[in-house]
Amino acid sequence: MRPTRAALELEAVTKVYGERPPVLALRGVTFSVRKGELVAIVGPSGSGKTTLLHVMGTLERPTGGTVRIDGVDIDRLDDRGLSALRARSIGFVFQQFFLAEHSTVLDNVADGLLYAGVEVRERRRRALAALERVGLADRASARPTQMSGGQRQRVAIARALVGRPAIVLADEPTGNLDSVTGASIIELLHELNAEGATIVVITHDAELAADLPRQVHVRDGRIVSDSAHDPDPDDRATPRTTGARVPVGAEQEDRS
Ligand SMILES: Nc1ncnc2c1ncn2[C@@H]1O[C@H](COP(=O)(O)OP(=O)(O)OP(=O)(O)O)[C@@H](O)[C@H]1O
Repeated sequence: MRPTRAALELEAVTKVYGERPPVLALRGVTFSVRKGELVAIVGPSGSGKTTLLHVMGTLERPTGGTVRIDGVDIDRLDDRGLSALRARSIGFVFQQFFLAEHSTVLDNVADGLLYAGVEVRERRRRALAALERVGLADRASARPTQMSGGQRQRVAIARALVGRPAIVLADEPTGNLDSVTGASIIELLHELNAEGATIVVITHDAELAADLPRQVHVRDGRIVSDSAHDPDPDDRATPRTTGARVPVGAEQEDRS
């Protein structure tokens, strides 16, 4: 693994769905997220945000270009290796929370370590610490059904963080919440970021994005602006957009 300060790097990433006609969901995306950043990726419906999240999260392989997670080129990994990298390096937070309703809050969070080779007592100990970070240690034995939407999202965030991943990807994390509760979740993401977590938030909400330190705007499968000024000259993959196009009819084979 080469030394890197980037948690995530994309170089000229393309994603094409289907053939007749091909849909160019990502048209050459180059940017990186450094360790310790809090970044919003913002764009209208259909601009490619979810596709970008799936590619950044290694849930889908790109059609072309390079994706590196914590310095590892995912092209070098088979599907098993990719699953292991994902379990180790990426935490996910979704709009719909995706909690197991029949399990306790503690077990929901501890399950975030299920594939990390950590024994059950240690999983629960770390889960309790993660619940403390999100202000819910006193609700560890509750069930998600007994909690509000904002509390459920806090549980989901604790689960995403419990393995101390290189990067947390949050997909519309406030989408199911009222504006006050949503604001408290954004505040929590700020706090966790201040403690060192690297977080990327996907959102269609420009107002929400404006509250975060860096905004990357996506439109028609391309980055159209990136508020990151001051790129570090030592950092080879500076966070900048490319205009690389995939010509229609000349797409590479979809590797996914
Ligand atoms: N599995 C798929 N097969 C074919 N086309 C797809 C697929 N997934 C996404 N697309 C297309 O790719 C483009 C980008 O979609 P994507 O879901 O990434 O956008 P988005 O910005 O997340 O939109 P939204 O905010 O509405 O979720 C759209 O034109 C969409 O129709």
